[in-house]
Amino acid sequence: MSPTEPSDPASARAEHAELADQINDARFRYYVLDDPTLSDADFDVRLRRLEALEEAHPELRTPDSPTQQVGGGLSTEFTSVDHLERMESLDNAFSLEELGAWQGRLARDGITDPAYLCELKVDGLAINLLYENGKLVRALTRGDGRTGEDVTPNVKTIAPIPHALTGTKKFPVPALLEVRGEVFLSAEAFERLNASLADAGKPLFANPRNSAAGSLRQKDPRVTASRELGMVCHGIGAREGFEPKAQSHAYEALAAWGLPVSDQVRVVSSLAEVEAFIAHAGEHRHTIVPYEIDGVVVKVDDVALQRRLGSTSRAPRWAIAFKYPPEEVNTKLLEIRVNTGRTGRVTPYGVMEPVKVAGSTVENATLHNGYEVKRKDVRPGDTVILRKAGDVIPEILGPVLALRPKGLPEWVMPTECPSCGTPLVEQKIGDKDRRCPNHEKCRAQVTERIFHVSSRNAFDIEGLGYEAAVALLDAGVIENEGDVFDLTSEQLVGAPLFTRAPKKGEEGPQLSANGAKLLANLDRSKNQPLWRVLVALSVRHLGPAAARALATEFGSMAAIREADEGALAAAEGVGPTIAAAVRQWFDAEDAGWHREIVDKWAAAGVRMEDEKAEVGEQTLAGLTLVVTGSLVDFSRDSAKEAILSRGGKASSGVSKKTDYVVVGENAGSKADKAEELGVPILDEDGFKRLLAEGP
Ligand SMILES: NC(=O)c1ccc[n+]([C@@H]2O[C@H](COP(=O)([O-])OP(=O)(O)OC[C@H]3O[C@@H](n4cnc5c(N)ncnc54)[C@H](O)[C@@H]3O)[C@@H](O)[C@H]2O)c1
Ligand SMILES: [Zn+2]
Repeated sequence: MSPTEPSDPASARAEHAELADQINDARFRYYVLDDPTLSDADFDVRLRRLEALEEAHPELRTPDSPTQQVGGGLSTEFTSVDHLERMESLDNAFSLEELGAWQGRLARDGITDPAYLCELKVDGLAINLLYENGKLVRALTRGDGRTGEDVTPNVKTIAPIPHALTGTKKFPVPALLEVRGEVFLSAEAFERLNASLADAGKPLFANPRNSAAGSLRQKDPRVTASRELGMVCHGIGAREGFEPKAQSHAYEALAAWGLPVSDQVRVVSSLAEVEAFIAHAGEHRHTIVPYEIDGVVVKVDDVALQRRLGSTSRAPRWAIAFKYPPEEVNTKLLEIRVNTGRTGRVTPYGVMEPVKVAGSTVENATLHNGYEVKRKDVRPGDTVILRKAGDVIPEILGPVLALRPKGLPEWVMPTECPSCGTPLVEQKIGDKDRRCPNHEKCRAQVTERIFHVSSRNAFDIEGLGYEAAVALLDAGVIENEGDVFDLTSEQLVGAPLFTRAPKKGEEGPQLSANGAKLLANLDRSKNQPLWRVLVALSVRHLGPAAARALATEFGSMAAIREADEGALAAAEGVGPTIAAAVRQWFDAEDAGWHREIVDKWAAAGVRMEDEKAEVGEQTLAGLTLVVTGSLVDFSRDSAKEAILSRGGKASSGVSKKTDYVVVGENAGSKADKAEELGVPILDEDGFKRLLAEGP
């Protein structure tokens, strides 16, 4: 939607009418059906646009415009009852500038630097509780702000909502009180609910907010009771016998009466502190409270000032909701593609119209396997709900069924490898993954394995990334990972990625600086410890921990090759699954090429046994160490290696079970924690002494 305003009134009117229809329809689906087709972000954009149109053309701002209204319609399932005092919505700020503009408006009303109350914006649904002489007599949804739906029997099943208030000396129970708050479902309860709905073969809820609304607005209160709803108070309405001077005082009283009040409420005295609160809550958005929040609400704390500021047609002037960037958006699923991974697993992933979500632009998201695509029933051409929370991998939650074009065909998982065309297999019955069995030659698998050889937990070779793997295979200078340590400068000159144009006097393309660096890095890597060589082989299930255990136990590749399954499994932390996978990798009938890789690497000079010192004296047997900060003679990895090779455990968190904390330059909170717990602290010299001599 373009933010530019159409200048002529006729097109403004037409756009306004269309948007108003869309918004009214969206509100009905959201508030009454609990089944929205627009994402909140898309909804907010439309409402904003409508506001902008009315700003430019005030005649469009009629009383029935969606900008003048709160919430949505009322369902006929419930009795409609008027609120004693109107329930309002909140104005939004989507940036710190907009927050500053709000402060500017306060200042224009003569209110500078008031006490601001900051609290979390709970992503649930609003509820109005009426207490008469301390008894809960009625509970209404917000409805259109004047009239709500009577959901009293349902609300009475919500555990944290008291049926009777307990008065105290300081806070006697008032004769009448409307308490406003938010009903929500915690993230965990939401997961549990969706899991049990899935078991029962019922449709799932798209997010905790919709599930809370759906759970509260049930005909049968027993269903509501089973849903683990929570509630947090964020305001009061009509009252008799209770006149708090500040919003924060009201919360104090509510808490004393036994009502749920958030412990994340702060009163601050400057906009800078408000911004700090917003930043902090944003950073800890998913951990600060067990339920979802979508922003921070900032309120003028003083009730007299609140009165003076009053309200617009739909929201108080004394409060504003700062909204975080959306974590759920709708976008079009253009295509489902499949990709063959290192072990041959074929994974479908969605290609979408690029959208901004949680601060970054997302275009692809994994769909895990064919069963997952079927379970979610997403089809190319669908509008899908895409979720990305913080640093978490983006996920396609599901389609918006109401927007599915007629006759959209189901997507079918391919039966052949997209890379090499080999028919895919399911390893065992009930396996959700399909694999390409052409491990030796499948181009996709070979590329991924070469990339893996260079990865951090394997040989850790700089300059041999995915792009380099592709370039080397394309140039035909290697066939698979077995060849990488044999690479010569003559061969590299055959791969354009590693060449530069000839200078005067030179003939033909020359090895580039990158090419030379790769050769040097490869050479250096030949001396890596045995466990890294093992990891580089891409044996299923064999990760760094088990590889270290095998290296410590057997000391050489030859010994591991010879050991029987029982002996392998007996190494600490290895076990039967990994042992079987290792034996299988060496011995399978069609695994001659596996052994060839090991032989080629050995012939190229890759070290296939650990030096004695490395499996040497177990000076740290039974001890747990934490290394924090940077050391001079050790990298993170080499410090860890030094500890492990001496029989110690390297841990990342300091606890009472930690025996020593090694503290380097710029150590952070772990050093403080060690001090707090009385764990002995070593500097680098102390660490070296401990490695050599033990405790
Ligand atoms: N996806 C859709 O189709 C669709 C349709 C309608 C509305 N919506 C979404 O609903 C929201 C708009 O609805 P709205 O009018 O309820 O406005 P709002 O959610 O932006 O803000 C007002 C509401 O916030 C709640 N709230 C939560 N924490 C609060 C706190 N600490 N203090 C005070 N109030 C708090 C209150 O219930 C209040 O009514 C938007 O997020 C919008 O995107 C989406
Ligand atoms: Zn293949």
